[in-house]
Amino acid sequence: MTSFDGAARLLGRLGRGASLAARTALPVDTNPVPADWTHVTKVDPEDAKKLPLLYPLYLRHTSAVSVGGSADVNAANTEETFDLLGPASVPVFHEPSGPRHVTPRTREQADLLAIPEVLNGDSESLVGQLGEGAEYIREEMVPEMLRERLPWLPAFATGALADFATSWLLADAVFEAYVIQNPDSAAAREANVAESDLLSPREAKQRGMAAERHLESELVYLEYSGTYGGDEAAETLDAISESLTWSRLWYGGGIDSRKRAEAMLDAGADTVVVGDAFHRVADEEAELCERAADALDPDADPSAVREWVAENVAVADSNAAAYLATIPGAPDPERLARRYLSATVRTWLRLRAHRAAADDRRGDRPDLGADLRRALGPDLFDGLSEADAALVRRNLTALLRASRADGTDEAAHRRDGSKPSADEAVATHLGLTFSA
Ligand SMILES: CC(C)=CCC/C(C)=C/CC/C(C)=C/CC/C(C)=C/COP(=O)(O)OP(=O)(O)O
Ligand SMILES: O=P(O)(O)OC[C@@H](O)CO
Repeated sequence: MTSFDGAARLLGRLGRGASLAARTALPVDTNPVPADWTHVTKVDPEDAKKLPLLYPLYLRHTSAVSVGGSADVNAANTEETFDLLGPASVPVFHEPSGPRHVTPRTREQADLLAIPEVLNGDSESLVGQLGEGAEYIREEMVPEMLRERLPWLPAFATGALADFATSWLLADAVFEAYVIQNPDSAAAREANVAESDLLSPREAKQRGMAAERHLESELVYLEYSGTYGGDEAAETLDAISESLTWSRLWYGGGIDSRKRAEAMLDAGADTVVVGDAFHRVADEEAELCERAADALDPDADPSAVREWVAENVAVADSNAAAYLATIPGAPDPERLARRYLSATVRTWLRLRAHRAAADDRRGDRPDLGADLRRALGPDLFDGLSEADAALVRRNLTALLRASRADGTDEAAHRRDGSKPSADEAVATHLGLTFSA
């Protein structure tokens, strides 16, 4: 050992000491996951899970969006989901359930990379996938990026840079230590969690402590995916929260009301994660808009649409109101839901008519800009606040531009070499299409 090695080791120890002091004793918060995120919406890129047409309105009340899911997720539908969320103005992080869901594009677009490590699954789900991911990043993803961006770099420098970039990517990621308590979920199947692996509150607390103090996981995640954990989950959250000092504690599973969200937050969760209740908004509006198309004129004014919604939709029992009620800070979810559902019906009727007219004129060099301005005219979002109207207009304009960008650079980024239209991506992920 040279004296340089010794000095470097001493520096390393001092750095670790300072970091531990900051975590445990000093009045500073070094966890990169914000403490004030109380509500996270999980958007699943799986094609069967749809987004509401005016999703930026719903998402503007959540603290952050997580992109990820366990079934039928791949790099292409993950990249498409990030493209759609780009203009939605909310922090978006990526939670891959497989190493190859991480690509240069998702790294560019995600505010955070959050890597699951399952504390009560098999070793494949704790370290196997992580090893596969590290190999893929070091030997494929980073060298490919370097070849593209710095083609003149000599081979020896490529190796050293790939080593550094891989370690940096992992050091910069946050780790989510999962305790999966619903053996019937896709997450449990993915991580080989069986009935016999479910943990008592005390065992969950002990593994949470190992996650914080040994694995240095920024997050401990109590996961009941698809089902509500109730009193058992509350007892477990109470036990885990009492032992964590630095890691955040998240709860996910079956949250579909204010009462359930508050119960888990009161039990000790820092954040509740909501997945299915958000996607159910899209399923509901598809059916609602079909009914509206039979009953209303495409140019129906805002008051006519509001009246139709009031007479035909039980807003208090709607999926839109249920999702909004899960967000602790969202004021009057029922009133918001009524406003958003009316705006959705009106927007869809207008865009549908706009698309039909544009299709009729194909070959007449249609002026997309003028069409959009007409379709998204100043009166379209009467009933929404100015900020909401501006957000939705910006988002829809971006979507429609992308949907018309067939064959251009905007559509050419698809990874499999094919060039399906951006139209297809929009149609796949939204519950409603614009075609008549
Ligand atoms: C290092 C790199 C680039 C990647 C690592 C990739 C890793 C480690 C992936 C972990 C894969 C794994 C063990 C997934 C377990 C499943 C899990 C915890 C999924 C999260 O739950 P959701 O997917 O949201 O649940 P549902 O789909 O059931 O709602
Ligand atoms: O879909 P739900 O049941 O809301 O669960 C959310 C999340 O915990 C899934 O990973």
